[in-house]
Amino acid sequence: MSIPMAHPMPSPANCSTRFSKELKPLGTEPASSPASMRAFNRSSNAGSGDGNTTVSPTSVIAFEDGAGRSNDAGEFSSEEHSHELRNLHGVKESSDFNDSNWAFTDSLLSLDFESSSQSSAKNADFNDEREYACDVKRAPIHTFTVNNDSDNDDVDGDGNRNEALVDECEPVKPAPVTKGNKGLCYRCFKGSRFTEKEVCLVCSAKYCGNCVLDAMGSMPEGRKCVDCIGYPIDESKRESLGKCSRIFRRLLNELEVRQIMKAERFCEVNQLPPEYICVNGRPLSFEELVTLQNCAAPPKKLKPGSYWYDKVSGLWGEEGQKPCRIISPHLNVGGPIKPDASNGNTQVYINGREITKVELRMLQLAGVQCAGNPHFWVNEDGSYQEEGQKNIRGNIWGKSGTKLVCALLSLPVPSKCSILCGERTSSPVSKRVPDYLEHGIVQKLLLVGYGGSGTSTIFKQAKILYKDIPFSKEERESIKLTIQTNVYSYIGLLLEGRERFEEESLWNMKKRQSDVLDSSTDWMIPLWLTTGVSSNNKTIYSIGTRLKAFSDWLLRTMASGKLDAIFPAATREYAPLIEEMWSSAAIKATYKRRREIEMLPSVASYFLERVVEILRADYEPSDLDILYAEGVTSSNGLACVEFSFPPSAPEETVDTIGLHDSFARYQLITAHARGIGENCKWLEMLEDVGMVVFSVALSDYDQFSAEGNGCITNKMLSSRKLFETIVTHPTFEKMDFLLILNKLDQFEEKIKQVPPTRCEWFADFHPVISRQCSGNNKNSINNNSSLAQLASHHIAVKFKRLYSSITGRKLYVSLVKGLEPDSVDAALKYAREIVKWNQERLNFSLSDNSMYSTEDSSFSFTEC
Ligand SMILES: Nc1nc2c(ncn2[C@@H]2O[C@H](COP(=O)(O)OP(=O)(O)OP(=O)(O)O)[C@@H](O)[C@H]2O)c(=O)[nH]1
Ligand SMILES: [Mg+2]
Repeated sequence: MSIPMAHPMPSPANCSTRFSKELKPLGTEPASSPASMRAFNRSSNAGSGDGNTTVSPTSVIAFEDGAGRSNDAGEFSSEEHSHELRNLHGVKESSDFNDSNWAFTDSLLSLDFESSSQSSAKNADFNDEREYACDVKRAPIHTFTVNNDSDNDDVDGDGNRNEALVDECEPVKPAPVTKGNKGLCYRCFKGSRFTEKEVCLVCSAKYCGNCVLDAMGSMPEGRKCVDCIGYPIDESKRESLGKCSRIFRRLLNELEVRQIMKAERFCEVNQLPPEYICVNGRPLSFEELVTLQNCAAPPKKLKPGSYWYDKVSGLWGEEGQKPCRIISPHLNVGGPIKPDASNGNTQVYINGREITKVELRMLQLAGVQCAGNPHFWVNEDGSYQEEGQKNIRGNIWGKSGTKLVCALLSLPVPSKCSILCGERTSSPVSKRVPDYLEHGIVQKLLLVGYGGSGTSTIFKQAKILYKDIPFSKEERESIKLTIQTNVYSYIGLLLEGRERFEEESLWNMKKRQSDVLDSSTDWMIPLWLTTGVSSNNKTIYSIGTRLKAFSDWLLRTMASGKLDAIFPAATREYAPLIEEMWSSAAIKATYKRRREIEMLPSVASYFLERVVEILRADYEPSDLDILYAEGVTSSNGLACVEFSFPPSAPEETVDTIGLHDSFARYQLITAHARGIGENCKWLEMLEDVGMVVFSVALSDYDQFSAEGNGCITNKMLSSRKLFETIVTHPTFEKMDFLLILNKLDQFEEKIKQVPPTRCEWFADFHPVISRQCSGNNKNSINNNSSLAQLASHHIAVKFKRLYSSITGRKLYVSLVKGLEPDSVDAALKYAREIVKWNQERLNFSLSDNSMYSTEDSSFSFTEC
């Protein structure tokens, strides 16, 4: 169904003599502005004369085809008529035609005028009379007929006009009058097609600079001839509403121009008639048009026409065409969508509409499975499911490359407003992630690493960084117990260390004693000065009897694996003893040699410093405590956190893409290295992981641990072995990898004392450090950090080469300090970018070598 245009042709049957000439008030707005007159052109009588029937297309066509361009009665040829009108116009212009300031206008549209004929042609398409007949308002008629014919029925015997009859008749829009060649001014009939002119928005009459102000008067409705005031504009000119021409700028001052343009845009009669917009086969009511135009994401530059609208997804398009825009969803406008709304022939349906080929292509590129002619249910957020099924299958907009694909295929993407401001959606400011995205598809990032590399720390950082409530009450309660248990185990490790160091000292003492006894020269020096052992067999690692008893009991309990049994009841009871132990000289001396206590983590002191507070029953761990706490995440199975990256800029300034990124969902899944064996069952379950984030502790280069086979192996080499296992695993064959070189802070410290060559893999690390940089000058810290930079770069290259030799692809690397939130944030955002690039690369089959070089030199470190 097509939509009628603003220039309907009056039915010739009606436009007989009594409509041959009309009078209108001159230069003023009609008393009651006939905004509703815009409906007139659809309700002109088609021969019935009742004034309420709709335009008869046949009569329109008959008129158009009418030879001689005359009306049915044949009383006027258009030429004769025009001629007469011109004369009358002349009378009007000389202001001596009548006493009431009335002017004649042409009632019959001259076919000399392009606009008239065009609109007639469009009107000929208008053949669905029934749909329009019901809601047409009868316009108050402000035109009056002056009929010179003596037998005119509209004038009674006294010469008075028959108002009743006139009111039944439909008004006819004025048509311009001109003579001679095209390009002449319609008023002075001078000039050429090159003369600058202003055009009437209603009848398209063109006036030169000398005539335009006279012809248009005070312009209460903008650029219209005075005769056209009160008439709706020619819809083909809607886009020029409010856009001032050069000629006006020259003739009027700025304020006048502004007022006229404002009137033009906002006066009632110039508004788009709602019934000219047909949505899903139904013309809109006034309320519906208001809803449509005032929603958060309205259709831009709405023109009369027929459109389809998918209320669920917000997709909007011209009838029979692919979607051109995503507007606010759930607007109560138009009828229900029809399957053939966009003329699709793909047998794939979205919300009941058969989609077009180009949409199908987009879905395929977005990774949506379209085999088997599926019927999808797509929500406004892009999440989709098959009709009749409960589970969300994915999110069209969740895939980073989809927007780019849409841009290339000229398909719309959700605007910021359509995402945020559907009638049912809530404010994005109030909640970091809107509800409707909770169920959308997520990009999965698998975080793995060798034991102690910091995966749990990074995982917890993600929770703290991106979740409003990172840990529930129950989680905190259980973490509290974990921290308290950890404190006991740290003390236990220290006590073990103390015992060892004490024994060593005593053994050294005995050895020394025997050496001293053997020597005849040193007999004068007191023993304790040479051995660190006092004369009563006490060393700096020795503790008093009470603490010793407690130490023995604690170590026995730990050795028997019954430490858990003393919690939580004994927690408070032993706290003072633990505190006393921690502050004792023996433990202090032991802690100084913590490097020799293998299992003792660096965070032990963080907790031991606050041991009394931590062991209290009412202790509530802070986020930092939880971050530092070991054993918080599941140690054997999988742990998962789902989040969105919060927008980096204020909401107002976020562009569509940035905003969408901020709502994209990610899932960080962490799995313990122990779970990743050859027979690991769950690895296959991670096939849809977007990328693998592999964590390596830089500081592991001088650390050793016992492998499963009992071999003591350098931890860096163990890390490398695990890395190779994961990279070569079929599940992760085609995935991108981000290597997190973690514990950079520890590495920077350690490298001051232990060279990276301690690990055989880095035996070829021979940095050239300038003499200026070496030595213990005041720049030594910078030197150490630059040495750390060189060394970390060297380690990164090792991993990159290894990865490239296995996969032929580039390994992304990020240097991280796991205990610093900003550092982890940067690394995870880097992972997000890689997932996006990867998606785009897949979509457009870009070769690795073009954008994603595997060169060692193309480092992609993120800042720490
Ligand atoms: N100094 C420092 N310590 C870190 C860093 N990352 C993690 N740690 C500490 O290293 C220890 C081990 O970290 P986790 O996150 O538990 O390591 P993991 O990979 O989960 O270890 P397992 O689960 O035992 O295999 C913890 O004490 C962390 O606090 C870091 O960047 N710098
Ligand atoms: Mg862990």
